[in-house]
Amino acid sequence: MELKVDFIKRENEDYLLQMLDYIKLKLKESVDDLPSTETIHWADGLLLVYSITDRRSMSYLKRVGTLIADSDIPVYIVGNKNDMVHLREVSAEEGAILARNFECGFSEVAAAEMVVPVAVVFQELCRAVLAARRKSKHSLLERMLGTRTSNLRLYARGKSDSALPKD
Ligand SMILES: Nc1nc2c(ncn2[C@@H]2O[C@H](COP(=O)(O)OP(=O)(O)OP(=O)(O)O)[C@@H](O)[C@H]2O)c(=O)[nH]1
Repeated sequence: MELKVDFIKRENEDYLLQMLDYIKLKLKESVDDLPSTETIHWADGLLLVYSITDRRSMSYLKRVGTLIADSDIPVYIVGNKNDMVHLREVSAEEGAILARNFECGFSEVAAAEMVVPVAVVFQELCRAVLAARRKSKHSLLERMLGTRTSNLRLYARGKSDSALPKD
């Protein structure tokens, strides 16, 4: 009887360990998955965040970079956890070089410590998004409808309108 119980326990243990391996694999997959083209085109701007204590997160960002290299989507790069410099695996210079390649803003922050630098990052990205929109003259509505300004006939008050009766 004791043997049987032991056998069942072991069998369950194996099963649990297999499940754990499977969960780890799935988690790794989802962490390493690159964003879909659909997601990239949906976004108005991209905030690319890596951890200065995790080289893998920087490698991931570089792979994302190849995906968005041809798009003109506004980007901002953030190196997080700069309160943990003793565990640093990515230099600030490497982050800055990546930002230069993207021609975008870059800063290191400690999201867990100070909120203001994080707010500034979002502000900067919003600025870049607005500037890009002004440049391309695509409104958010147009992007949602999948239309372009050139296809829409907007009414603009002309000079001759002032000569017309008010009502
Ligand atoms: N020391 C430090 N820890 C941080 C900082 N930002 C986040 N963390 C910690 O990092 C861990 C992951 O943070 P999350 O908010 O879960 O971030 P996430 O992007 O979902 O991270 P992952 O779960 O690793 O993919 C948590 O334990 C946070 O407390 C930071 O600036 N400094």
